[in-house]
This record gives sequence, C-alpha cells and structure tokens, in this order.
Amino acid sequence: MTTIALLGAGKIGEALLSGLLQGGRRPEDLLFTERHPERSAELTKRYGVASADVPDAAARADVLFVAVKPQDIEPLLDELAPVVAPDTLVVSLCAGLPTKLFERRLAEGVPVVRVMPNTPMVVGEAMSAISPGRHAEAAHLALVEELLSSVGKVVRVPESQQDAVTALSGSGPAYFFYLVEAMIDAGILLGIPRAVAGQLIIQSAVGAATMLAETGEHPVTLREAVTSPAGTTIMAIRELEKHGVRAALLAAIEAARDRSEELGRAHEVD
Ligand SMILES: NC(=O)C1=CN([C@@H]2O[C@H](COP(=O)(O)OP(=O)(O)OC[C@H]3O[C@@H](n4cnc5c(N)ncnc54)[C@H](OP(=O)(O)O)[C@@H]3O)[C@@H](O)[C@H]2O)C=CC1
Ligand SMILES: O=C(O)[C@@H]1CCC=N1
Repeated sequence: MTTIALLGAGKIGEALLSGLLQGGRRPEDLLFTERHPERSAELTKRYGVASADVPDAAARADVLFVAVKPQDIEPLLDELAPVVAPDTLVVSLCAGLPTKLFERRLAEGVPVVRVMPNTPMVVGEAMSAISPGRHAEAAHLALVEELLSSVGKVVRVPESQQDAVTALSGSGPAYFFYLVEAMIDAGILLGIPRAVAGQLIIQSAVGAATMLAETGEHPVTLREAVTSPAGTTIMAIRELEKHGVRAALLAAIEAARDRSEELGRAHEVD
C-alpha cells in the first residue's frame, strides 16, 4: 500500500487528509507533519493518523504532499533536501511555486507534480489541476490523479496554466462564498431572517451548481431560462451590469493570477 505524508496540516492539508480517509485510504497509510503539538494531537485524535517529523515522513512515505504556505517553503526545502530519496514522489499543492524550484533543491531525478486543488476536497468535490515536472513520468501522474480522484475531479493542464488555474478554481470557492454571503445580506436588507435567507440562498446555489454540472447547458441558457420578459430577474441583471460585476470578476481573477505568478517569482529559479 502506498504511504502518503502530508507536509503541513493546515486548511488544505487537513482537507486532503480528511478527503483521502473518506475516499477509503487507511489511517495507517497516512502521516502528517505539524509544528504545533496541540494541533498535532487534535488531528491524530480526530482522524486516527499519526504525526511524524520531516525526516521520518520522508523516510517512510512514497508520496509527499507539500501543503505549507508558499512563503514557508524555503525552510521546508532545506529540511527535505538531504532526506528525500530520488524515488519519492513529491506533490506540491503550493500556489505559485514552480516544479523547477523543487527539482533544483531536491536530489537529482526526484519526480515532482504540481497540483492546484481547492477546499471542497473536504466533501469529496475538489477540483484539482495537475501538471508534471521534468522527472515525473506517466505512472507518477496517474498515481496523483488516482489519489485526487478520491476527493473530487481532476484535470491535467500544462504547468504554464497553473497560475491561471489557481486564480480560477484554487481561489474559486472563495468567490462563491463571498457571493452567497452578499446575497444573504440582501435577504437581511429585505427583511428575511438570516437563517431563512441562508437556507434560500444556499439551496439556490446547490440547485444552480447541480444544473450546471448535470444538464451540460451553457450558463447563459440557464440564466435566460430564469429571466422572464419584463420580470424580476432582468431588473437585477441590469443592476449587476450597471455596477460592473462582470468586469469586477475579470479584474479580480486576473489579480489572483498575477499574485500566483508573484509568489513563484519570489523563488525564481532561472
Ligand atoms: N486554502 C486553500 O483553499 C488552498 C491552499 N492551497 C495551497 O496550500 C498550501 C497551504 O495552504 P493553507 O492550508 O491554506 O495554509 P495553512 O496556513 O492553513 O496551512 C499550512 C500549514 O503548514 C504548516 N507549516 C508551515 N511550515 C511547516 C513545516 N516546515 N513543517 C510542517 N508544517 C509546516 C503551518 O503551520 P503554522 O500554523 O505554524 O504556520 C500550517 O499549519 C499553500 O501553499 C496554498 O497556496 C492550494 C489550494 C487551495
Ligand atoms: O489564497 C491562496 O493563496 C490559496 C491558493 C488558492 C486558494 N487559496
């Protein structure tokens, strides 16, 4: 059985841990590293998975998922460099960081796969995009695809698209949560109790997402079906257009892409 270690058990590391367990991985085949003892004890209690230090994790695991903030990568690479064997698969979940950074800092030939997942992993609905580094072979990519398929959907993209993917689906759930939050506030404005407004909006979001996923219809077609002539929806759409919501989304996602590129440049390798 493949042993998997999560280096960094914060939000995305825990989401992956929980998702892999829900997807059928055994607790004894998983490990995590965590620098706060209380958090470590809490995770072991919650998931039945043991913690390890970095050298121990590197020695025991076949696959190392790197889930620390991009800003924390350098000290971790210093720790990993002497202990990662060339047959260990390193999978980076870090926004912005190129596979070249890992390849340059780790032993020659270590296979590296760059992944951009997202937090819906906790409910088995992640969207993960994966890209091979220079030494990652088809079998490595297939293994990463298999592992991540147990926590959601997976697409393969060229690494040159990973900063854009990060802005779209990596950060994407936050945009939907933001929208839901604003729509619930609108319910409050209109005098609907918060709990009821939450129920109305969340189920509308679930229904709309399910229609998008299951009908295969274009979002424009689905929106047009809601938009009656001289009805209520078109009045709302006019306000959204007037306030530049579409342009705001384009600019927001472009800014996120730029930030991902900037995080990578902070560790420029060429
Ligand atoms: N959150 C998200 O939606 C997504 C995040 N990502 C990527 O995942 C990575 C993690 O993000 P996220 O989970 O949000 O961040 P968090 O800060 O929640 O988690 C990172 C964890 O790593 C720990 N850590 C840092 N350095 C080390 C180390 N050397 N050894 C062990 N643990 C360490 C941190 O500890 P401490 O608390 O002490 O700092 C923290 O617990 C990032 O690179 C991010 O770009 C990718 C897709 C989506
Ligand atoms: O905000 C971030 O940097 C991370 C990467 C994608 C989602 N969260």
